[in-house]
Amino acid sequence: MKVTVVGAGAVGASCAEYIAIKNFASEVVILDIKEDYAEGKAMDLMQTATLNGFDTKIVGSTNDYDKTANSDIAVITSGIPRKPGMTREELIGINAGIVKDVATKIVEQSPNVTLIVVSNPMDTMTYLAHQVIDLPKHKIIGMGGALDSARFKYRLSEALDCPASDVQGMVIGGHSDKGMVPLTSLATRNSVRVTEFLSENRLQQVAEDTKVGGATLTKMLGTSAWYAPGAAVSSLVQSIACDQKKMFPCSTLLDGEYGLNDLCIGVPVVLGKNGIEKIVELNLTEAELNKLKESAEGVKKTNQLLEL
Ligand SMILES: NC(=O)C1=CN([C@@H]2O[C@H](COP(=O)(O)OP(=O)(O)OC[C@H]3O[C@@H](n4cnc5c(N)ncnc54)[C@H](O)[C@@H]3O)[C@@H](O)[C@H]2O)C=CC1
Ligand SMILES: O=C([O-])CC(=O)C(=O)O
Repeated sequence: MKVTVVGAGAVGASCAEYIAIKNFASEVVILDIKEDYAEGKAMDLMQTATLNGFDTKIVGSTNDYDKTANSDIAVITSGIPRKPGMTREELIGINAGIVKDVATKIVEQSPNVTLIVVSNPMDTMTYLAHQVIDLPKHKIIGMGGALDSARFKYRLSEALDCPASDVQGMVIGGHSDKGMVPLTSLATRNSVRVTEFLSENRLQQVAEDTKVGGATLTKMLGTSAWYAPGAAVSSLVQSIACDQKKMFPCSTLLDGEYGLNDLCIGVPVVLGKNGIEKIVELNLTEAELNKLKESAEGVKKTNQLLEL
């Protein structure tokens, strides 16, 4: 199993590290445009192999796509991150050109690849990938909801004063400060709905904190987060690589599901060896469905900024 990660920055390196530590891939190629940068990250990570006990071979590449040939899975993290005070949508001007170029080059070398798009604004970059490369729709996946759901569970565990592993929950909708839809009515602590334990106000606070999860960290760190994003990507990669058929909310091209068309937005999907093996349609409350539709309008507005 060969995995390529484009972008050796904060998220790309974190993602490569988690993939290696989980020890399911034979090879991870990290590629960056900065001279020697990916090679340096690869060497540094390889020097953790005996410490962390993995056998994955990590290779660096300065913009040489030949090294990525015949990848089974590729992850696009190349592009700029936001600074405090910015929205993800403001990154479109620079990142659209990068994602278009990188996606095209990956597919030239790996025509059967499954592509995971991470660069922001992620839902729009995933839609862009569908427009510029010739891959079946189930092989282009946007990562956002897996991360947002992990943050939701973290916030719920704080409110419940329990370990996050006790909590189940999901965030659907666009990966944006306003567009996320944390499904508070469905969240549980060991199968008991969290609405049994938390007041409406406290749950509202959890939802709001979840939606601005990325912005909160960007303000604290001066750039956006990387540990949870890298871990979230590695979980998607593992589900595909190991045919685990796990369910994650991911950005996928919708064709009538949830009454939505011609956009990529986060909804639950099953990830296995064929990429997106199923789009799961939940029975949402009217309020949740309305929030998802509002979120979709926001994503479509950003998509209109693309020069296709
Ligand atoms: N979807 C999600 O949930 C998340 C998305 N992100 C996004 O991921 C992206 C990367 O974030 P960071 O890793 O923090 O940024 P970073 O600045 O640390 O790394 C980005 C890397 O991309 C490289 N790069 C730029 N253009 C390239 C090209 N044409 N080919 C190859 N490499 C190129 C840069 O040299 C740099 O090393 C940002 O757009 C950020 O907003 C970050 C966190 C979560
Ligand atoms: O907040 C950002 O810009 C990066 C990101 O998407 C996240 O961490 O959720």
